[in-house]
Amino acid sequence: MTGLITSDVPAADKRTALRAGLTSGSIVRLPGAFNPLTATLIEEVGFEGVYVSGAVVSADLALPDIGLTTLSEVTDRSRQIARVTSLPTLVDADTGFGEPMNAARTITHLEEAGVAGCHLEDQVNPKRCGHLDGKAVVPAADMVRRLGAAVGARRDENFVICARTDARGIEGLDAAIDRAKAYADAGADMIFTEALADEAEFEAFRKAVDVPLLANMTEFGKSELIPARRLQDIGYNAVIYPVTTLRLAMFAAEEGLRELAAEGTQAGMLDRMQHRSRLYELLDYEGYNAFDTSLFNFTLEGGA
Ligand SMILES: C[C@](O)(C(=O)O)[C@H](CC(=O)O)C(=O)O
Ligand SMILES: [Mg+2]
Repeated sequence: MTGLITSDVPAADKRTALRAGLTSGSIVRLPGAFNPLTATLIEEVGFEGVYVSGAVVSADLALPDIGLTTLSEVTDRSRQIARVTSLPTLVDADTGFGEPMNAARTITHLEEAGVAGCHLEDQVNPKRCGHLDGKAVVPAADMVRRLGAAVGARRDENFVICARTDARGIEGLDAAIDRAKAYADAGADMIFTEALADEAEFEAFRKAVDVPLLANMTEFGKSELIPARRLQDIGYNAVIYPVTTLRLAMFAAEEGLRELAAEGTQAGMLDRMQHRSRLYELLDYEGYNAFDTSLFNFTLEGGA
């Protein structure tokens, strides 16, 4: 039953693939998956990785991104997403959910969940969305301890630990670069340069820091939206589009619901919907049918 129910690519191979991507010279693009089905779509369209966004896990629960979600909630969602895709999954682990010991536990749980890597940020608890004002960072030495605990807890050396610095919006670009260097020295495999303003700042980071760099191309935030090709030319190694699929889906859902309420029928919006046959194709109904026709005895006929 190759590829049914779960991906048949082992977690270890996904981690190796992510590491290889980060040193390939070609940028690793990771759109956020707001559910496992979206992860299958991300893979089919041809991206190199899947991202699990803290903002999206929160929004999915109708909560703001202010540190309310728990390690268990994030781990469960990450496991559900990672298991259905052959792509590496990178997870937003916020601050590591507490003190350094909690950050260590976070790594062990995410490793067990089959994800390829995660990022930990240097904000104080409770954290804020990185594109909001009023966030605060811990002293660099505290973040170095947080990272040290995380790196020490890793059992698969290929599990990618990315350090995010939120310092740009608080202490300025130079301080953010100094922090990034300290975090790389503490064992971070990659640096997430949060909320930089423009291309010049991405270039400055690239010049100053030796380890792989991750860009956050989130919409309606503090950063200019720079195309993947341009980020690659600057020398960035990975880019996330954390909330893009959720924003697209929610926009469409709101429009459709308003039309349904006003018109009393969906008849005028069928061409803006994923067709039943396309959903079945994504879910691989045919594959399940072939696997066990005696157990799965439904047919694909009868749809509109
Ligand atoms: C990347 C991020 O941490 C996330 O949770 O997806 C958010 C994204 C966003 O709120 O747009 C962040 O940048 O803080
Ligand atoms: Mg986040």
